[in-house]
Amino acid sequence: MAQPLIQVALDSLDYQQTVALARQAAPYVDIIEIGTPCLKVNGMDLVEEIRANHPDKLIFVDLKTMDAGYYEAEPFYKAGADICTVLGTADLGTIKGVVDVANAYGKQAQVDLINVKDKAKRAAEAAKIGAHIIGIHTGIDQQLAGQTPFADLAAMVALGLNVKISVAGGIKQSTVQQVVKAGPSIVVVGGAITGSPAAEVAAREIRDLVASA
Ligand SMILES: O=C(CO)[C@H](O)[C@H](O)COP(=O)(O)O
Repeated sequence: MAQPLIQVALDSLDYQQTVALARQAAPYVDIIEIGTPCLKVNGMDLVEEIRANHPDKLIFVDLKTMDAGYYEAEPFYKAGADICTVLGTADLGTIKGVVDVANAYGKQAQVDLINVKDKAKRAAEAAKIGAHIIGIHTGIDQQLAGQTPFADLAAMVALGLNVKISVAGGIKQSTVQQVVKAGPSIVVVGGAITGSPAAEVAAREIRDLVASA
């Protein structure tokens, strides 16, 4: 089984803390995500700084776009984003807009299936219009309600769509190996790294667990 890419999700609202966390995690991850809360507060300046600081990493901008896909995502691909997200609950035209602008820049678009009721149907529709990555995602509030992404991940992998699958939602050291064995292309870890008193140690632990799964 191919080893998945590791993505660290940076959801802090603090600009300098995010820059520091990116530096601590970078040696152990493949993708650096500027999370939605972080992006909304800190904006394009932070995207540009993370891009400049980490030329060897993929930069993921969690836009969670809901409308005007091409228009909203283009500035971020122009600024160096490798992957931007569009919500799976958005209109298919919006999803296609982000796919089209990603292709225009030679980059990737991820469709986040957070809160999508019929995930199989929307994933198939997104794959048909060229989505590069399907995101299985249990959001922060859903986690607080006791939800996890594991069953949705297994069902999505079983569909066998010709599209990469990313999984996010409270993944941590005690669960990451079971996630890897389910076969995603990308494993996203946020709080288990950024909420650790030693983010660099937590990131290394995740990397080692993924490698030995
Ligand atoms: O997109 C997000 C929340 O909307 C988070 O970045 C994602 O859930 C990963 O963080 P965690 O591992 O803490 O769940």
